[in-house]
Parts: sequence; structure tokens; C-alpha cells
Amino acid sequence: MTRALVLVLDSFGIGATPDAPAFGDAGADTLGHIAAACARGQADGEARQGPLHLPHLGRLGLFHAHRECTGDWAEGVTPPTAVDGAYGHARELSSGKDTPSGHWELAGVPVRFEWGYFTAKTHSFPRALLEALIREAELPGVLGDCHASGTEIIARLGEEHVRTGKPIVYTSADSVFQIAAHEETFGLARLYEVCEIARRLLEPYNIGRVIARPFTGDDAASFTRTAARSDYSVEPPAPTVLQRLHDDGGQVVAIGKIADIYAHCGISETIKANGHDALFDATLAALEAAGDRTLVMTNFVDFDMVYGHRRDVAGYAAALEALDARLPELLERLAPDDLLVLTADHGCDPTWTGSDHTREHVPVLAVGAGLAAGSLGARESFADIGQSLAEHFGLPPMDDGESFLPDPPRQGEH
Ligand SMILES: O=P(O)(O)O[C@H]1O[C@H](CO)[C@@H](O)[C@H]1O
Ligand SMILES: [Mn+2]
Ligand SMILES: [Mn+2]
Repeated sequence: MTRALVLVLDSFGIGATPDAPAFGDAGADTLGHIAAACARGQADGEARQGPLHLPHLGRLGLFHAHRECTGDWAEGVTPPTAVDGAYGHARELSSGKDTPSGHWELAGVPVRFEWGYFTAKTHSFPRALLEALIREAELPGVLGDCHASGTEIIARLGEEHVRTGKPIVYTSADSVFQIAAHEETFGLARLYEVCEIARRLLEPYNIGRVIARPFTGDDAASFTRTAARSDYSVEPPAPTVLQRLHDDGGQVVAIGKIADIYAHCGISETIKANGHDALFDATLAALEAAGDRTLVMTNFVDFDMVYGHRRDVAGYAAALEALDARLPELLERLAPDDLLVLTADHGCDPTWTGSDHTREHVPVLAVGAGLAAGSLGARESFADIGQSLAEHFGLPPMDDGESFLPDPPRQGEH
């Protein structure tokens, strides 16, 4: 049976890329800075204490990959004496450090064009765009129109939004147009409808995603974002390995945000779950049910959305430790021919300034499919994962990426 499992730890970077200075991210290191904070007792709390403890990710080669990437062991961690996995660090060819670019590239399709961005920190959106949105969606107006952190802006403008019925529109360093609105007073269906209108109006601006950001609560102190977030992504610029497998009769099971990120292209089945434990449970169940030629892909979004963007180091560390503790459940269920890859889509260093992503290498931790334990070295593109998946499933090679799977034995060799 040929099966593969790809777990994307959203935003779990392991050290700045050579082009990080162009993004203002020279020196960013999501794993390294979390480990350093833990080692110095700066990430102690009810949920966790002490040095960063990731024994299972360590066995797969996470700390070895980070050392090859940065030159140093992450502070305070205990690297294993022996590693069971094939490990490497990959840089990004895509022009942006956003979620779709990272995911598409790791599925074999780097984004070589430039996305549109709204770069002005205030009055971020063109007047004509906002006027068209107000007119076509029949809105009393909009609030925000700036760069913002999503939790901060609902605390600041949420009460005015509830009072006036004007949705909150904002953006970030990513190619995004985000709309926050109250789930009950504004209504979820109405928010989705406004997002679809915005998606259409944004076509000339080359914006990657419109994101619905519903929230509940009675006042600024209690406003909370809900799981009904929805992403409206443009389609990948070329068929990803998901699409190729799907078109070739294989199964692609998308868990969490995966289907939205790939604009529902090449997806056989979508499973939604809220929170890392539920996502992990869904992944185990999908693996259990997976037949021949099945790719199961899961995005663990909270690393990014709940901890990275919120610059919550202790929360990020606790979430890593929680996922690590569950890894044995997965490893013991893998068949020898299954290929498991753990990776990320960009960084989001919780010790960094601002609230945006950071341009970083991502870990490539792989086991199964005949891979020997040891270093895969520096990978020139996240697309090496897509290329390896194409080879694993016996598909024609992707245009980008170099497979890290071992060469099949040639005739006459044993
Ligand atoms: O601050 P919040 O609303 O979580 O938004 C973040 O999430 C968006 C999509 O990942 C990013 O562009 C960033 O703006
Ligand atoms: Mn992401
Ligand atoms: Mn993000």
C-alpha cells in the first residue's frame, strides 16, 4: 500500500533564510527563540515549565535540523544521541512568506509571481475598493482600513462595529483582506456573503486571500474569535501534487484548513476540526481509514493563529510539547511503506516585533518509504517535499523540487 501523511506545523520555522533581511526578518528563529525563552525560565506558567521538552520531535531529527540550519543547538534542549528520522531544513523559493505560498510550494508549486499587498499601515485599502464593497454588499460603511493584529482590532473596534453594523476590514504583511464581524449581531451567513463579494472585487488587486473573522462576546473585554473563520483563497498557479494524485485516481484527505488553503483543488475529502487535539484525532482516524494511494494532510493552525501572531512564547512552547507527546500514537500506527513528513509553511517567531510571519527555513522531518535515518541537508525549496510525494505515489515528476527519497534499486542490484 502506498500512503503518505504530511503534517504542517503552521509557522514552525527553524531559522532565518538568506533572504530574510529583505523581509525585515534577519535573525528570526521560531524554534530557537522559543527554546531560549524556555531555557531562561521566561516561558514558565501553568501549562508548562522549564527547558523545551520535545523528545519525539528530537528523535525525528528536529534539533539536528535546527543545528544544521543555524550552526547551534537550540538552547536548553536535550538532543538525542541517536536519530530515527531523515531530517533537513528547507528554504522558500516563493516570493511571499504567507500560508498559501508555503503550502503550495511544499506541494511542488512555488509562487514565483509577486502577490498584491496593501502596504500602507493606515488607510490601507484603495477608496474605490471600499466604496464598491460598501455599495455592492449594502453596508453602512466599514471600520478599520489598516494593518492590525486580529485580536487587538476587535478589542478596539468591536463595540463600534456592534453599534453601527459596519464590519471591520484590515490587513497585514501578507496578501490578505480580512473582515471581522460579530457572529450574532452581524450574522455569520452575512459575513460570508460580504467576503464573497470582496473576493470578486479584489480580483484586479492580485490578493491571495479574503478571510472571514467572526467573533462573539458582549464587549471589548469578552470578544473572542470563533472557529467559523473561513479563508477564500485564489487557486494555485499550477496543479499541485495533491491535484496530480487526485486526478490520477488517488485520494487526498484534507484535515483542518488544508482544503481552504488549496482553494479546494485536488481534494477528495475535507475534515474540519478545531484545536490541535481534535486535528490530531482526525489525522489518526484518517490514517486508519486510508487505503492505497492516499495522501492525508493536516494543518496545525494554532501554532500560528493562537500563539505565533499573538507573540505568546509560553503558549507556543506548550502547544509544541502537547503535539510532541501525541506523536507516538501516530508513529506506532505507521506501516513500513508509509511516508510521514512533518514540516511547516513559514515562520512566526513569537519573540519578534509586530505580529507578522517571519521568513524562515522550515524543518523537513521524514520517516518511512525506505528512508535511512540521517541528514537530508539544506534543501533549496519546500518543493522537495512535493517532488518526494510525486515519486512516492509513482506520479510524473513535478517541475520543481528534488526528491529526497532513496533511489529505487537499479536492475541487477539487490
Ligand atoms: O492577526 P490575525 O487576524 O490572526 O491575522 C493573521 O492571520 C492572517 C492569515 O494567516 C495573517 O495575514 C495575519 O494577519
Ligand atoms: Mn501559515
Ligand atoms: Mn498566519
